[in-house]
Amino acid sequence: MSGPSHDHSLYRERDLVPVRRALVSVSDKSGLLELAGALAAAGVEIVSTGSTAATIRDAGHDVTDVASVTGFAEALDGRVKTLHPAVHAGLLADLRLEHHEAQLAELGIAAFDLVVVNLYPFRQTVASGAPALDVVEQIDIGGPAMVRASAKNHANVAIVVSPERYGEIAEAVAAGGTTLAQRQRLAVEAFRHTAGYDVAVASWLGNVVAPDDKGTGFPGWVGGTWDRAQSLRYGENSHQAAALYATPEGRGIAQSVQLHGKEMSYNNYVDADAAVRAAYDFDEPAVAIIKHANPCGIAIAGPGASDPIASAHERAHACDPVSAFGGVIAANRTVTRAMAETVSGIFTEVLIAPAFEAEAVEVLTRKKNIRLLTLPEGFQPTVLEQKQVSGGLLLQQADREFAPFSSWTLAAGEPADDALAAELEFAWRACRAVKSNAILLASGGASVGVGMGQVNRVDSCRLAVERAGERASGSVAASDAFFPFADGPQILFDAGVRAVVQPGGSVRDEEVVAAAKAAGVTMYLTGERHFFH
Ligand SMILES: NC(=O)c1ncn([C@@H]2O[C@H](COP(=O)(O)O)[C@@H](O)[C@H]2O)c1NC=O
Repeated sequence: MSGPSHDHSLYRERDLVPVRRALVSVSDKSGLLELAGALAAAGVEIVSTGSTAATIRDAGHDVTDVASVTGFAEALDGRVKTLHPAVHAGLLADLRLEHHEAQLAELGIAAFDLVVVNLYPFRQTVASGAPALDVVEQIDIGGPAMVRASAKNHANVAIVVSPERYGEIAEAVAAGGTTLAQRQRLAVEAFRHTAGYDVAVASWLGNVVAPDDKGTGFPGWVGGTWDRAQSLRYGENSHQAAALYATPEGRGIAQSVQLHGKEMSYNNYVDADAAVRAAYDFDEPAVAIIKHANPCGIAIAGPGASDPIASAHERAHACDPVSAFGGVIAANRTVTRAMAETVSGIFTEVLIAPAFEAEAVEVLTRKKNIRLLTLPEGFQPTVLEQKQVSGGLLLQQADREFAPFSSWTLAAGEPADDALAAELEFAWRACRAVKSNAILLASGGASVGVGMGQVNRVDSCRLAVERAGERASGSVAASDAFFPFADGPQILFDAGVRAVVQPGGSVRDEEVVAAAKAAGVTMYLTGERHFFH
């Protein structure tokens, strides 16, 4: 052991710690006066810094300036205020130990029983686009030092880092003091708070000030913090324990609000994420229906539809009504009453949308089993994807690039007119919501047959055509990656597919294109692949 150690028999028990002296230094002043009032009413001495002290004093409460404790005026534009032994010995003295108590008395330093600190708004300053000089000034040094010292010394000190805890602390003070269990809980919160703060500072320094990504866009170090948002009944299967964690800045599925229905399951979250990813890939009103992370229907509203989102849902459902049973549905527009009425007739696990009309909620909440979720305001899809591998983490930019029709190359057949170009663009976009190998047949802005997740492209073609049935004839097809042979596309041509879009780039492109020409089918090459695993 390299740190100092003590004979364990020297420690005296301390559970209830009466609060006689508090150190208060907060950047976020919300709730401060209520807390200060409660402390003053209980006869607690409040020691405080600059503007925190001024705020408390202006409200008519007694307050001791920290400078009178340190004998040292705040210096260097506030860079040094509380960084002083007269403060830190008062935070770190372990009063369970007689010799600490004696030493503190010898030094003439009084101990603190309660510390209330929140830190300079570093993240908000970065987000505001402030210049680096200002951001650096918002790196709090004295605050985290006090938070960490008090949290280490939780046997004696209660550390509060969030105004949300003020009520509980005021009650404890009035009731005679803080308990050990309470101080331990607060210490956990405190170290998590400073850890998150340091991650934000280290990320900004390594990403913005001195990027060490060597031109890759990926920094030499990645940090992150997540809070448990929900413990789940189980994971992918009932013998797997699971929980949902949310990142503080996130505005996605993990921050969605459940309006109705049973608790979300692990698989519900996975499918809801896939559904939202697919629906939000479209600017037009769109609906995606997901089963096992794959779409069994994606559609945009039909032309001139009076209720666009209801139309998109009906068309998405029509793709594969058998598979849509027990599906997870995402809409990228407010769910209307008409859409709700259709959905309520179909067994559906989850419906997630940016909002619901009140009448839609009324209709859907009659169904006990459906889960209704609203996305947070300003929903943000994932931009950087993370995938765990044993011993590590893969990071990649999410697949957001999309080559428009105007950039494609005609490889076979007649050039597409505007209507056919729109059909192909829809199919190409919808196809990237399908797990590879993906073949998607579409007609009029709605999928009609999906071949997903096969280990060869021929089977995906077969599956898509089989699912489309008669609808394959006259449809358009998209393939997420090139055709390695002409056998797959031939299945599409034989089924009556009239146009195909695919990346191209196979060594046998010529063979594939020749087959399209022979079949009189239009084929476009995008030069862009959309694998999705
Ligand atoms: N330097 C120091 O000694 C120091 N001590 C406390 N602070 C921070 O100063 C803020 C409060 O200052 P004021 O009371 O002046 O508004 C708090 O966010 C606290 O975390 C400090 N500031 C930054 O490092």
